[in-house]
Amino acid sequence: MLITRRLEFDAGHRIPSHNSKCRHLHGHRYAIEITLSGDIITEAGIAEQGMVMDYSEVKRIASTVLVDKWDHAFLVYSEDIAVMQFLQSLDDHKTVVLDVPPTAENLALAAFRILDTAYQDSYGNHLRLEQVRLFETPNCWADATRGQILGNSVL
Ligand SMILES: Nc1nc2c(c(=O)[nH]1)N=C([C@H](O)[C@H](O)COP(=O)(O)OP(=O)(O)OP(=O)(O)O)CN2
Ligand SMILES: [Zn+2]
Repeated sequence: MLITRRLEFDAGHRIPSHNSKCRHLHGHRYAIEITLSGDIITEAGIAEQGMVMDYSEVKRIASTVLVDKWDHAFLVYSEDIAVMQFLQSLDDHKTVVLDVPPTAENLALAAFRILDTAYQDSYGNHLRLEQVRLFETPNCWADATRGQILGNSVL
């Protein structure tokens, strides 16, 4: 069984080497859809009976390890020296430094790696992260899936 929880957050970024408008500082209302697989919990009487994981727990974990850190942050490539220096000049600015440019693809992969360690099979129902879908705009998104990531040995 697969379940999916969607969360949204706002962040700034730029793609410094882009040949068009995306090299300018700008922001997005990002959305992230987290898909987990697992067996339905059948233990009678417990709060999670009939669920793979409580959606509120899916949200709580994602918020703690990822979304609260990226929300209203500037997502910057560590090699983007001009913007790195600018952000460091600002007092107490919320900045997330990435070792790759903050494209939808790279953000989906980074999110998958962070979330994969956070979702634990605490009910013995084989819970695991299967996919992170990262929307940069309502029309553009990237999928980081377990099969593709393991196939490329980049998990
Ligand atoms: N494969 C990728 N292509 C682009 C990415 C990306 O992350 N992966 N990112 C960008 C820019 O960040 C840009 O903000 C988004 O580009 P674009 O789709 O052109 O955005 P619009 O606001 O014009 O979207 P509309 O739906 O056309 O309004 C570029 N490419
Ligand atoms: Zn953008």
